Order: sequence, then C-alpha cells, then structure tokens
Amino acid sequence: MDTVERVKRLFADSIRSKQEAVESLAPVIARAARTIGERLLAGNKVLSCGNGGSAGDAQHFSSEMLNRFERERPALPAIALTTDTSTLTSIANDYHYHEIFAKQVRAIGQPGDVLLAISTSGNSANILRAVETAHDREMSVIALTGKGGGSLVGKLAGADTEVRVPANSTARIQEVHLLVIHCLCDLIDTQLFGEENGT
Ligand SMILES: O=C(CO)[C@@H](O)[C@H](O)[C@H](O)[C@H](O)COP(=O)(O)O
Ligand SMILES: [Zn+2]
Repeated sequence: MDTVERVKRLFADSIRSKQEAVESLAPVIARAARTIGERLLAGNKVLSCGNGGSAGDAQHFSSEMLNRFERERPALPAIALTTDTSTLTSIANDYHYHEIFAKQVRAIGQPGDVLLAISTSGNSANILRAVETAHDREMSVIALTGKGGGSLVGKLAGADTEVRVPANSTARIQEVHLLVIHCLCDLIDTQLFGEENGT
C-alpha cells in the first residue's frame, strides 16, 4: 500500500472508531460531564492523569478548564498531575513509578474533587493506584478507557463513570478520548454558563 493510501486508511479507521463509539458513549459522557459540573459548582476541582499520549490528554483537558475552551468564561479549577518533573522524578526515584499520581492525589485531593483517569488499556499501575487513592480521599473518578477496560473496571465505585471506547488500537482509542474531552468541555461550559448564542 502506498503512503497516500495508508493515510486514507488511517483516516477511515479513525472515523469508524468514532462512529462505532457514539451510541454507547454519548449517555456516559453526558453523565461524566454532569458529575464534573456539579462538583465544580460545589467548589471542588478536577485532577487529571495519564501516561504517554494520555498524559498529553490530561494536560489538554486541564488547560481547557483553566484557560478556556471555545468561549470567554471564568477560569475553572483543574490540575494535571503529569507536568511537574521534579515531583514526578522524585516520587518515581524514591518510591515507585506506580506512585507518581497517587502521592499527588493524596496531597492535593479533597473530598468531592474529581479524578479524570485516562488509560487506553485500563491496566497502567500508576493509574490504578491513583484511582484507589482518589477513593481514599472521597473523590469520584471519571475513567477514560478502552480495550475492555482492563483492571480499572474492578477498581471503580458506584459514583464513578467509565467512558470505555469500544476499540483495541491504542492510537484509535486516544483519538476518541480527545473527542470525549472536547465533549466534556462543551457540556461543562453549557451546564455552568448556559447555551452560547446560536448553539
Ligand atoms: O501515545 C501513545 C500511543 O499512541 C503512547 O505514548 C501510550 O500513551 C503509552 O504507551 C502509554 O504508556 C500507554 O498507557 P495506557 O494507555 O495503557 O495507560
Ligand atoms: Zn499516541
């Protein structure tokens, strides 16, 4: 297959993964956004974490909350746990890589806060530990997963929401996760600040 055909196939695969996800994910995304919106209105915040591309997704979400998404509105409280290399390297060096997010959740998380945990496999140990710690801190969890949800499924509690992309390719799951994040931002802005003119 030549490179142009290969690109076309990747586009087609990405479009298909979104089409295959929309019906099952739409109500779950709506529930997740409602949870985050309610917690923000109550004065809580969102902590986000993930590895690799999902670390980028965690930061993408927090920057759209802290700064803005598509409209002018007040800044919203969110912290990505993936950005402070001094903290990340010292926790990994002194304790274990598994603890890099959990230790931050324990320090910063307050009852009623939300953890946005992003893992395409649902099997990354540092994400599993972050979820356990969020529960210890009486936080709820929004989990973005794929591939059957992995071990994360067994860690979730009743107040949590799992947005599981029905796909097996890490890249395709990440592409849907980014759309999920933009849906969350749109729904949170609408819940907190109303419909925008013309939307
Ligand atoms: O972006 C990609 C692959 O598209 C990679 O960096 C990927 O995020 C890394 O391999 C992660 O460590 C995968 O972790 P997870 O999604 O299984 O929790
Ligand atoms: Zn990637």
